[in-house]
Amino acid sequence: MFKRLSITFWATVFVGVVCLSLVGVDVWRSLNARSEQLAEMERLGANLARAMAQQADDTIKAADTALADVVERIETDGTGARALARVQRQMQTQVINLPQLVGLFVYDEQGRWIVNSRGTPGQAYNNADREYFIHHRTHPERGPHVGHPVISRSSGRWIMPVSRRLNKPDGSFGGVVLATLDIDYFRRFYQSFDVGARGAVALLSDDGVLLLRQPFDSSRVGSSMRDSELFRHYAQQRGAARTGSAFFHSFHDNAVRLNSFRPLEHYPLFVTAALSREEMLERWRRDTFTSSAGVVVLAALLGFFGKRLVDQIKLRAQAEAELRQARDALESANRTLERQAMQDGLTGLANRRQFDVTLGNEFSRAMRHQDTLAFIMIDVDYFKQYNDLYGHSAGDEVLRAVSKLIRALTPKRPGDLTARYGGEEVGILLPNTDLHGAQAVAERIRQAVEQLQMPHNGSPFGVVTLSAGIATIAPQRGVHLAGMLVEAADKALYVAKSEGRNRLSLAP
Ligand SMILES: Nc1nc2c(ncn2[C@@H]2O[C@H](COP(=O)(O)OP(=O)(O)OP(=O)(O)O)[C@@H](O)[C@H]2O)c(=O)[nH]1
Repeated sequence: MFKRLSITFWATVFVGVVCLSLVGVDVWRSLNARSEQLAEMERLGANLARAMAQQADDTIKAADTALADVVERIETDGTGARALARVQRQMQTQVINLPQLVGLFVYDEQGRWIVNSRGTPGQAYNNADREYFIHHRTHPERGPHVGHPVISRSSGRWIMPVSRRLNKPDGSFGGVVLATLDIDYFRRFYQSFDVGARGAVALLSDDGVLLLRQPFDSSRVGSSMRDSELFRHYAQQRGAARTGSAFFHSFHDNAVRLNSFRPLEHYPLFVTAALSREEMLERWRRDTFTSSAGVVVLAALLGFFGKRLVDQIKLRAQAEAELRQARDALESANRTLERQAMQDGLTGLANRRQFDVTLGNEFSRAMRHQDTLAFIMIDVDYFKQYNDLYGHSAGDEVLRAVSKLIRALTPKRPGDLTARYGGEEVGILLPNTDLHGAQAVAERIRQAVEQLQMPHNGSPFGVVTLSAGIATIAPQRGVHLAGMLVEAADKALYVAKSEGRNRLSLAP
């Protein structure tokens, strides 16, 4: 089936397959590059989240350690003037050593400052209304409490309160020790990350309050994100699943971002690094566009030149077919010419030229094989009279009819040849035949012609008859020539004629 399809078809298929393969490979490569880009984005987000969580944990932990120290001293040494002076010095040192600390403060059970790291005994502020104060007053737990960011009453800066409860010796509420963390400290750290123009990082509490977001927007600090896709997802996770990443619509601008989230190890907070998918895929899009444009141009060029090539192949195939046709026609014409060159036009028998060639060949063969070669020379009787009586065309008809008969009755072995030897003479060459065999053939022909009963008023027989001279030879090199066989048959024919015609005569 495949053989029947033309080369043009296969060339078209080839060009098509190459073009499609080019496009296919490009699509496959670009989809791969996209997945690779997204995987890279996920790795980047996860690393950012890990660094942020670690930094937040370390920052709060250092402040909390200072708080635990102060709590321990006050609960041990009391709030006498000397004890407080010592605590104050200690707090001052801590604030100097820890850059994230804005200040350390101790409040009594009424919310009044007892002592602070700045050394200013201020009665001006009462923080009994602050969330962290109320929390410790109403919760007996001794652990640290991370509050929501507020603007400091003393410094006017955004701070994040981390606090611990002070107990009186009887275990009742004795006040609060507070460390205020500088929000700018976190911001500076977050600003050092490259999250792209549309990326964001954030620190949130486990109850869904936004503590800090970079890019910074003070109006959002302390706002609830409980309804965000990110928080709803995070709140449902437990254990190791709280570290992960997923695409969410942003709570702020509804853009789709890959959020890598991670909880802090020691505090009920978590961080998230949100990278914009659009931004991350921008470079991939540019690359894909460039390479696709290249591939399209390449495919178009290939298609264009492929079509030209196919056209050329088509033309060539056409030219080849035409050439083949012309060659066949030429060969057939040659065969006709050849046949005509070797054939007699009137009788359709071999002509004299072919007779001479065949006689030469068969004579040599007989000589080599020491065979006998027989030759019968046939001549129509009184043919001149026939022409004179019935006309030349009628004479031609007789020649045709006699020749047809002779051809039909001549043996058809290879090498046997019937030829128009002269005007109205026909010669029959019979290789490997003895005199007896040739005589039988000649007699059969003579009788058949006589029985045709073609009227011939110019002949004493009344019908067309013929005479034949028969000769055979077993040629020997250096003794015989091919012409001698013809000569002998001719002489025998002459004898047949002189003995009355319509008969055979054998050469001696
Ligand atoms: N119609 C026709 N006549 C031919 C052709 N070739 C030779 N002839 C004639 O054949 C005749 C041969 O005559 P001759 O050789 O004298 O002998 P004949 O009349 O046949 O008498 P015998 O052979 O002695 O019986 C001549 O008149 C030729 O013109 C031919 O192709 N067509």
